Amino acid sequence: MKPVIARTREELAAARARIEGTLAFVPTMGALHEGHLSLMREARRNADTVAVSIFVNPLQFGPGEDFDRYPRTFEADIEACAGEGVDLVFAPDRDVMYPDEPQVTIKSGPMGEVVEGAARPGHFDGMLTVVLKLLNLVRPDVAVFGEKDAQQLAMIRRMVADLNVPVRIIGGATVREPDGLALSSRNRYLSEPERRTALALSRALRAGAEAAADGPEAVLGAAGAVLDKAATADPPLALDYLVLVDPATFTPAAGGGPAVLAVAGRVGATHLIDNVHLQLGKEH
Ligand SMILES: Nc1ncnc2c1ncn2[C@@H]1O[C@H](COP(=O)(O)OP(=O)(O)OP(=O)(O)O)[C@@H](O)[C@H]1O
Ligand SMILES: CC(C)(CO)[C@@H](O)C(=O)[O-]
Ligand code: BAL
Repeated sequence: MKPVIARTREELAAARARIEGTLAFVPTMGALHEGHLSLMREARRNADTVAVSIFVNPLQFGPGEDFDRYPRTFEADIEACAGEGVDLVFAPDRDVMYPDEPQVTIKSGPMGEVVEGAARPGHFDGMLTVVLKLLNLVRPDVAVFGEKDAQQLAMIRRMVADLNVPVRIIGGATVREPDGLALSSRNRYLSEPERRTALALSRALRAGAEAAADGPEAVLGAAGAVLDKAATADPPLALDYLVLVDPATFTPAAGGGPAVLAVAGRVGATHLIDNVHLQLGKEH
């Protein structure tokens, strides 16, 4: 069955009022792929009713980024939601989310200025602002976000804790292509040679994870070697960052314990990110 589609806040409020039991919510920017679908299944396991939003949020794109050309595949997205038994899709226009130029917005703080936040200044302020607005409009019990965007997930957890937002946040595992490439709506920008170069991101993470027992330097060394090679490939990978960080704060990981190895780079004009969770051995 097709989901109910709400385009306006009034339509959403009416649909929300009809929902009984618990509600799980999956915010997206559309161009849905198997990664999004896995989050919808996780949502279904955690609540009676599932809502998805589709909104390409202008606030989280910087000048010169791909807001205008971001893939918009609404009809296929609705089919995909129907296939997963999604009950409600909120698909607002820009004017619905931002009827006026917003004056009060979320400031993402120090975590929003490092790693991906340093590569995309202002990105996390815009992302958190729209996520809080969506949570306020949809009022879910549970919201599901992908671990592929690990810093985004950490920042949303932090916002929910700091601002006492009444929702439970769940992370969904990263879905990959058989060859390791993390699914991303932006993968469709890649030509075949670009895609081959992009594979270095996940390959570097695997190499780093295999060295985890030997500590941070070994992890960064192993991953860095793969990325150095990709920097001279044709087309080349332009590395934005390779970092080993604390999963909750995105500050540099200390000696032993859980860590996230996160990488981002550009192939052609396409910005791609990926990460892996690992358990660091003690530093010797
Ligand atoms: N491969 C994936 N596995 C699991 N979740 C994913 C994957 N890719 C994206 N997600 C999650 O889907 C949600 C919506 O993300 P979004 O619509 O930006 O998709 P995306 O593929 O990450 O797009 P982009 O190319 O813009 O990064 C986010 O919570 C994101 O972390
Ligand atoms: C969470 C989100 C839907 C907010 O626009 C976006 O950042 C995304 O798709 O990951
Ligand atoms: N996947 C996170 C949304 C963005 O890249 O803007």
